[in-house]
Amino acid sequence: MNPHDKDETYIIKRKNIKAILLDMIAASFETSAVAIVWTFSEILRHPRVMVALQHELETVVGRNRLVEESDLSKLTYLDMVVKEGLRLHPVAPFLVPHESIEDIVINGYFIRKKSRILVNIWSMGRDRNIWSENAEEYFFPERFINGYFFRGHDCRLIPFGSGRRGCPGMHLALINVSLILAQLIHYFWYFIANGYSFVCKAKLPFTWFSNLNNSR
Ligand code: HEM
Repeated sequence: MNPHDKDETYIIKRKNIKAILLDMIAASFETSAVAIVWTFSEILRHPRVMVALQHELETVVGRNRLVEESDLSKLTYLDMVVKEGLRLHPVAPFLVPHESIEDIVINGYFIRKKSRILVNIWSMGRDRNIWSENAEEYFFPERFINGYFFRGHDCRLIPFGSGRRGCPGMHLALINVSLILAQLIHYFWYFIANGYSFVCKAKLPFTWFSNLNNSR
């Protein structure tokens, strides 16, 4: 598009590009970081899950190299852990506000055209009728053992929204979140000592860790 062409109705100017870039930065950094922090803290609180993850990583990746993006498709337990993290701790608990484009009745509820719609996915993720009695507060990745994908017509778990305005960064986000968690768990041992202090020890004897302080 030519910004000097008066006949062009829609032109992308410098300020539009800046806005798009800001949108991308705001929508990507904090969201992925929050997902990693919540999931990681659940792994810490559940040593059983940490051991299972470490076992998977050592079986699939081994101890002689770093985890790579190409390993992710084989790390099925990690995939379940990420889903369980997003189920209990969705980064956008009400998604982003939407607006209804026409009058509609859903489950007997009348929703007027141009209403502001907030979808409470925090509550959906803890619904006992969907996720069983242990839905609330219980971190149990195995509930996803039969596979589940975030998109499609199954809307039980929609941490990235759904439909046309769903998150366009979903695939990048899943790669980043999974890879960072995998690397953290693969390289280090973590545990809570004395009920409150966080201990982290290097697990793999890689030379590139020699300049790291082993425990904190
Ligand atoms: C774990 C990480 C992430 C989560 C949980 C997440 C979640 C979401 C959610 C819930 C929405 C609103 C969808 C809706 O209301 O239907 C959204 C929108 C959006 N996300 Fe993400 N997101 C993540 C990472 C990213 C990344 C990495 C990018 C870009 C690189 C990104 C870019 C965007 C953009 C541009 C929108 C607005 C889309 C629109 O309005 O049409 N997100 N995201």
